[in-house]
Amino acid sequence: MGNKIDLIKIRRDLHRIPELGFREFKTQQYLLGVIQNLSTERVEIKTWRTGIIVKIHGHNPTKTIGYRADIDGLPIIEETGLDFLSEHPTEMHACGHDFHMTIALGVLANIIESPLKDDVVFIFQPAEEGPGGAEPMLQSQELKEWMPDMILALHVAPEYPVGTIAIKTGLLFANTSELFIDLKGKGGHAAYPHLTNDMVVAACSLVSQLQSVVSRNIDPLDSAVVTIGKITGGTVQNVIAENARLEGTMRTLSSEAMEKVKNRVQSLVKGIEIGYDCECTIDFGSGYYQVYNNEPLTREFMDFVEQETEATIFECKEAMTGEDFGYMLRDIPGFMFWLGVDSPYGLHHSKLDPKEDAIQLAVNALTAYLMTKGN
Ligand SMILES: CC(=O)N[C@@H](CCC[C@H](N)C(=O)O)C(=O)O
Repeated sequence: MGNKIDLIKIRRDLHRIPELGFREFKTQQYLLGVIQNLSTERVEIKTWRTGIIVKIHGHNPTKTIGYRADIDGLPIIEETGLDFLSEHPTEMHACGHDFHMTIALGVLANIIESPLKDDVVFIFQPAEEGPGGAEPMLQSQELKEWMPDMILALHVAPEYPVGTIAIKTGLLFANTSELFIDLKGKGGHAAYPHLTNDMVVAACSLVSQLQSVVSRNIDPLDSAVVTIGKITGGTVQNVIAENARLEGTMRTLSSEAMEKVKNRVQSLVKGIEIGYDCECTIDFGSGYYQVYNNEPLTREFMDFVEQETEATIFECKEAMTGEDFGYMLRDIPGFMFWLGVDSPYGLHHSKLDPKEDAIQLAVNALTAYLMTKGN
C-alpha cells in the first residue's frame, strides 16, 4: 500500500521536537496537523491533555481495535550528530517514540484510505517515560467512550535487525517503580568532619548497600533490578554536604517481588538514618504494571506475521524494561512486540540511531494485520 504521507519527513520532524511527559505541546500540534490533513470522512478526533485519540469508523463494526503509540521524549542531550538533531538542547527521542508515532500515523493513513468493517482507535499517549499517561488516559471519559475490545502496540528494539519482530506470550516487560531518596544531615567546613553528618558519605554507603537487595534478598531464580541513575549532593568542594539525593528505578517480574524490594529499600534507608544520624525520605514515584501479552492474540499475530508479511518473527525472552502500556493490557486483551531497528547504541542512549527502513516494514505489517483482523 502506497503512503499518503511522507513517513521519513514526519519521523525527522518529530525527532527534532522531543518533549517530556505531559509537555508534548508541539508534538500534539504536529500530530493533529498530519491527521487533520487526511480525509475527515469516518474520522473523529479527540484530545486528552497532550494526547490524541482518533477513531476511524468501520462500515459494519462488531468490535473496536485499539493501536497505541507513546509520544514523549527523554531528558537526554542528543549526541547522534544527525542532520535532524533535536532542537531542544536537553531533550531527545532516545526511546524511539518518534518511530512509534510515525508508524502509527502511517497505519492510520492507510486505514483512513481503506476503512475496515470494524472501528479502529489510535491512541497517541503522553508521558510513557514518566510519570505515566496510560493509566490516567484509561480512566478518562474520552477513552472510556471509545474503549477498544483489543489493543496492540510496538516498541523499537535497537538490538534486533531491521526486518525482525520479536514477541512472546505472557510476561514481556517488568513491573517498575521509580525511586527517589532524599538525605538530610548536618553540613559544615570540610576541615571539621567530626562536627557534621556528611550526606555524600551516607549516600555512597546507601548506593552500595542497595546493591545487596537483588543479590541477597531476591530468589536467584527470580529477577529484579535496582538502578540508581542519578546522585546529587553538596554545594562546593570544601563544604561537607548537608543534602544528597538518589534517583533510580526498581524492576521485578512479579508484584510480590516488588513489595519485597520496596521493603528492603525502606529497611536499608532506616539503617542509614540510624548509622549516619540523618533524616531520609523515600518517594516511590510512579510505578508501572507489567506488560503481559494475551496468549491467543499473540499466537495469532505470530502466525500472521510469519505467513503474510515480509518480516521475520521470533520468540524473545522477557525484559526488565517497563512500559505503562501494561495498564492497557491489564484491562484490554492484546499484545506488545519489539520491532528490530538495528542501532549500535541502545534505548536511552544519547547516540541511539534506529534505521528508518524499519518504519515502512512496520507500517506494512500492521496495516495488513489490521486489514485481516478488522474485516
Ligand atoms: C521502554 C522503556 O524504556 N520504558 C521506560 C519506562 C520508565 C518508567 C519509569 N520512569 C521508571 O524509571 O521506573 C524504562 O525505563 O524501562
